[in-house]
Amino acid sequence: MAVSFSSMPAPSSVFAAYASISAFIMLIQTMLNQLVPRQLRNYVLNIIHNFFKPKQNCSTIIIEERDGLGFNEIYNAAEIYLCAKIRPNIDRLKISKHFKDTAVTVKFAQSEKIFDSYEGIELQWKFMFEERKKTSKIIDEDSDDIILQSEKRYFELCFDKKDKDRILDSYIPFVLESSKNIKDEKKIVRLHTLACSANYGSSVVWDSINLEHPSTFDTLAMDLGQKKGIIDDLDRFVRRKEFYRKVGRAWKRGYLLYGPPGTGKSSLIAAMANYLKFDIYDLELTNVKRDSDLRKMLLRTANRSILVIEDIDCTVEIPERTGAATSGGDGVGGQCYRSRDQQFSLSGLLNFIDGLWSSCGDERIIIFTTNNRDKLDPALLRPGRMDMHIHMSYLKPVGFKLLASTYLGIHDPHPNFSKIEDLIESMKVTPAEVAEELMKTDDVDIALDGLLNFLESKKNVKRDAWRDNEILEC
Ligand SMILES: Nc1ncnc2c1ncn2[C@@H]1O[C@H](COP(=O)(O)OP(=O)(O)OP(=O)(O)O)[C@@H](O)[C@H]1O
Ligand SMILES: [Mg+2]
Repeated sequence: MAVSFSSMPAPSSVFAAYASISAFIMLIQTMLNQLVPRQLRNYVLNIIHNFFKPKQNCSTIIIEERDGLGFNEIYNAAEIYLCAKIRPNIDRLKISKHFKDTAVTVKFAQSEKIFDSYEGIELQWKFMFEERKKTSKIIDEDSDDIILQSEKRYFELCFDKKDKDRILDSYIPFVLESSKNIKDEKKIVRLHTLACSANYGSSVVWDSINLEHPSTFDTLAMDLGQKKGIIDDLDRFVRRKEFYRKVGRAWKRGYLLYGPPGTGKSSLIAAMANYLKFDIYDLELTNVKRDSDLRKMLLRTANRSILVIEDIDCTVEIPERTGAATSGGDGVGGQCYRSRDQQFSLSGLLNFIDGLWSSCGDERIIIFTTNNRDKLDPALLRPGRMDMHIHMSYLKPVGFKLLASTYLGIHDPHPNFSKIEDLIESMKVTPAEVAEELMKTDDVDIALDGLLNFLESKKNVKRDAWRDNEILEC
């Protein structure tokens, strides 16, 4: 852990003292701000600070940005945690914005101090940096970019000596946890897709963009009990790190989403990603040539992510079963799946996902989708392979009410509601079809009349087709 201690003559009850005199200093500061130039103002304020500083020992922890060649997690956590504590009374700040970010990042300037309190302990953080003699190269862990660094950055954390154990055992873990929560809140979910790259010898690489899919559990029309079941399952999964470790299982969860087109399988995946703030890796199997490519791509996926294989029954063409083509331990070894002119085995995919891949990372979710569960290879359906099978079905009246409130803002029953609900109950209509009708106009009456017409004519078409069949059979 890149933490070092130093002891120096400094205030022990400095923070209590600061608290009581801070109002006084702020008053003087306000007066000085208006009357005195900045440099003179700082000089006067320093004198006042030093005058009031009780002269006792305190402990100081040094938290450097780098720990040898790697980054220091505590430094990053402290930076995130303290940035969230920036108040308007801080004089000097640095701002920056990475081109991928949507918001401006605010950081501290040299020697800037931040006061914090934790369970009755008063603490003082100070941001410092020193010029290095030599510029060093480091790799940014988030973007893989090479960064040239010419300064040594660190935080000094100062507190009363008697609280040292509580700071190390309790406060530092608290800062780590808080920063993780702040990071999660701010995180922009990204969608990674496979792309061919000339720079990498035409092999496939992950390319990513921000996931702009607005689907959330609030906008998803589905059975309420089923929806709650999924949310509870996700919550249980993310908080069970210790459980998975204790029982010796990889921390991963698999979902199979099945149902007709337009019932919300892809929308549910986006809702899950937005809910958990997990990135999505969309594994388009037709872009993969060999088992080895597949493994490489899977190993390049990050933790806390959702690996998605959509339409598992049709993205891979099932040619004749070739028996000797591959080997595998779950009864699908002989079945070869061909992706265009190349081939890889389903067993290769499943064994790798269950074995090495999932044990290499944490908090992995894998989702397969299909329109037709009956067409799936039994290897995908065997117990233990997918933890939860989720049936996305045709629209029900409760789902219709949710769509009406999301698309048209109607919360109270409308005169057309009961006719529409009766029709929906008596036929197979997908949420996508109804959503499309509701989107046609802003006018509530026109939209609901349109939907009513659509449902009635759909029902008549069905009835006519059924009658024609009867006549043909006669
Ligand atoms: N359950 C739903 N709740 C809310 N909107 C839905 C739902 N299902 C579908 N929609 C709407 O229909 C559109 C298409 O749905 P989606 O792509 O999620 O269906 P799908 O089941 O993945 O279909 P496919 O099997 O063709 O991939 C969505 O963008 C959304 O607007
Ligand atoms: Mg889909």
